[in-house]
Parts: sequence; C-alpha cells; structure tokens
Amino acid sequence: MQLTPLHVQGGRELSGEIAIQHSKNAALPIIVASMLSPEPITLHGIPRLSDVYTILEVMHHVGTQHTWTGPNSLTLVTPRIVNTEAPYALVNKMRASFIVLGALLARAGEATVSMPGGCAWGPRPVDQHVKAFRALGAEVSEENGNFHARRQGSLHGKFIFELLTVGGTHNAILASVLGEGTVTLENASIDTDVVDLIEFLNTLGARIEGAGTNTLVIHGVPALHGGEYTVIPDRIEAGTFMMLAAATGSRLTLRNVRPDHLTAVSAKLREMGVTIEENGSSITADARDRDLKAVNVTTQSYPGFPTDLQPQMSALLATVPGTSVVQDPVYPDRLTHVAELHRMGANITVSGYTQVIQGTRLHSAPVKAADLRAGAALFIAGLTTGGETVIDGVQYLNRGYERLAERLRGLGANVMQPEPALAAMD
Ligand SMILES: CC(=O)N[C@H]1[C@@H](OP(=O)(O)OP(=O)(O)OC[C@H]2O[C@@H](n3ccc(=O)[nH]c3=O)[C@H](O)[C@@H]2O)O[C@H](CO)[C@@H](O)[C@@H]1O
Ligand SMILES: C=C(OP(=O)(O)O)C(=O)O
Repeated sequence: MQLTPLHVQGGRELSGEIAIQHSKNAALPIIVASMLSPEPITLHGIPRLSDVYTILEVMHHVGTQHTWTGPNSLTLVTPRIVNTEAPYALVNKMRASFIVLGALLARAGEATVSMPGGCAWGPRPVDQHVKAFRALGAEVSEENGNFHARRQGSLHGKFIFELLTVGGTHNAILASVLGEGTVTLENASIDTDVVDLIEFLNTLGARIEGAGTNTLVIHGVPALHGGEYTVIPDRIEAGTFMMLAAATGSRLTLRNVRPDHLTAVSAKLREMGVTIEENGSSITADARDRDLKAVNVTTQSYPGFPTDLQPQMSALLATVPGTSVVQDPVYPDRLTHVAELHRMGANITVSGYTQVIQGTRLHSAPVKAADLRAGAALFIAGLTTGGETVIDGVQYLNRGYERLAERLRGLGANVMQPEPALAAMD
C-alpha cells in the first residue's frame, strides 16, 4: 500500500513517557502457532501492524477465524485446516509467513508455501529450515518457487543447526510439537522471540524443554488445548526510542519494557555517554546536556547487539562527533539506510558489512525508506536536523511501529502523517 510521506520537523528536545508496543517478531510466530490447536486461543499484546494484518490473511486462508476482542487482543480458532497452501501473493509480503510451513506440516501433515518475502536488503536463505525438516523425517521438495513438505508419521530425531537462526528454530519447533516423536534441536536460537513461542506453546500443553538454551527437546503431544497468553514487549521498538532519545539530546521514559532483553543495547548507549536507568518494567534514557562519544558496534545473535537496531544505531552515530565503526555480519547487506543518510549529509564509508562513520551535523532532505529499520533510521536522523525531512516509504514503517506519528507527537516531536487506515482492517 502506497502511503503519503511522513513529514518530520527536527531540532526539538523530546520529553515524556511512551508505552512500548508488544513484540512484532514474537507475536507473528505465536499467531501462526495458534493453528496447532483446534480450540480458541486469546492473545494479548498484539500490535496493530501491517505485518499482523498480513499474517491474519494467511491464517484466514488456511482456516483460522479471528476476532479482535480489544485494542491489542485477539481470539483465534482453527477448528480444522481448510487449505494447506499459502500462496505467493500473501507470503511474499513478509518473512514470518514462511513458518506457516512448519505449523501446517504439524497440524495437517503437509504444506505448500511459497518462498518468503520480508525486508529485502539481500539474500535471506531458508536452507536451515529445509534441512531441519528433512533431518526430522519430512520430505521437502522445491518447485516453481514453492516448498512442499510432507510427513508420513511424527517428526523425530535430532538436527544441529549450522548457524543460529530465529525463523529456522521457530519452524522446526512448530513442525515437531504434535505427534509421538521426540525431537532434539541443537545450536538452536536463544532469541527472546523463540523463548516466547516456547512458553506460549507450553501453556497450551506442549512439552518443550530447554527454552533459552541452545538445546531444545520437544516431546510430541497428541493435541494442544486452548489458552490465553500475553506477548513480550518489543525490544527493537524500545531500542529505537532509546536511540531517538540519544540522537535528540532528550530524556525519554519507556514503559512496558524488559530491561533484561536490552542488555547489549543499554551497555552500548552507556558506553557512548547516555544515562540509562532501569526501574522494573521501565527504562529512562537521558542524553540531555551530554557530549556523546563515538563507539564501535558489531551485531550478533541474541543476546548480542541486534541487527534490527543496526540502521538506527548507524543514524545515531552519524550525528556523534568522532569515528564509529558499525559492522553487521548477521545481515551483511543491510545497508539501504546509508544512501539516504548521505542525502542528509552523513559521512559514512561502506566496505563489505563495515560502515565507517564520521559524525557530523545532519541536514534535512527528501528521503525514502526501502525497508522497516532503514525507515526508523531516517526518522531518528530527521528529528536531529533543524529543518523538515520528508520520508517516503511509510508502508515499511507501518510493518513495525504502531501509530508512529501519533506516538512521536506525544513526546513533543513535530511529525505529520495522514493516519494509515490500519485500525479499520479487522
Ligand atoms: C520476522 C522475524 O522475526 N524476523 C527477524 C528474524 O529473521 P529471520 O528469522 O529470517 O533471521 P534468522 O535468524 O533466520 O537469520 C540469521 C542469519 O542466518 C542466516 N540464515 C537463516 C536461515 C537459513 O535457513 N539460512 C541462513 O543462512 C541469515 O541469512 C542470517 O544471516 O531474525 C532476524 C535476526 O535476528 C531479524 O533481523 C528479523 O527481524
Ligand atoms: C527485518 C525485520 O522483519 P522481517 O524479518 O519480517 O523482514 C525486522 O523486524 O526488522
């Protein structure tokens, strides 16, 4: 959906409190996982994002009915699977829809899912997902851009991931929950979104051991019952607002956060000179009257510094005097923000996955987001300038930040955008 651009007038100090949304990347697999049970499931903390509406379309296609029972609460029920195919038109919009393959394989015994889309800054292979299914006894074939998976009996056995993959771990868990077999996953992701999926499934009667460790043991169960669950807070949205506070020399208090999920981010911001105070489920980031320092950042799997905050951190460091080096080996091509920040006067040199950033004062310019977190980098950069930055590509921001313009205005930012008509899309 093409939306009118975001107009960001920078140069103001921001202040106040903001309630952080619940996690997009935890909510999406949990919504998908609801199809493993025939009974109703109520989820709280579902952000109203375009990605959520997209996954609900995919779910509707396979047989899930949903009702919004509150602003961020959703009841889902999948009495039976009516379709084991997830078509290209739906799956190509977002990465997370590929895990429908594992869920359908578990509940219906077979599935055909198109190769996934999502933020497309470069190659995002799914070889580990496919290798895991095959190692656990499923047959997987690939034809005309579709993956077809089938199982005869229950999945069982062991798979050692060749690298840490969040989506691959999600998919293998979903495929293994139902049945009579025992599945062991080694070198599994310990990401917060994986732990949240496991905790959700265990509340429905699944038997998954080892959440938060690299070895998961999944004992198949005959069926899952219904239940109720609240998704974890969004650590990427929280990190984005912490970087916004730093870039604008502001003091912002974030409510609904898990400080323990943000350890690497808080440590890096403290190293720069930002004061970070943790108070239960709140974090206050204070950069008023501070001379921030350049730092070096390298992304890693959780609990390291997240790739989903790399573009925002790069935008922040583009405004901080001195030389910073930012490296993103997790997604070496995640660099679409660089050319746009150049338009705003940033001094960034790229070599492979390394950005060498000489901090300077940015100026406003018309810019375009080519993916979600690049968009976030641009609104952070825009709010540091003395002029008006017009950001195109707002549909990407709506994938990940709920009511962004309105919530930024609540912090005193001068941001205008015609409201996206998401709330009407029930
Ligand atoms: C919807 C969702 O939750 N998306 C997040 C998820 O994406 P996603 O689950 O796609 O990311 P992965 O954790 O799988 O990717 C991590 C690394 O593994 C590589 N890889 C992955 C799978 C595979 O089969 N083969 C392979 O080589 C990827 O190219 C990447 O270099 O985790 C990423 C890494 O934290 C985040 O940036 C995304 O925001
Ligand atoms: C890249 C992201 O999402 P996806 O994996 O769905 O593209 C993200 O949330 O930053």
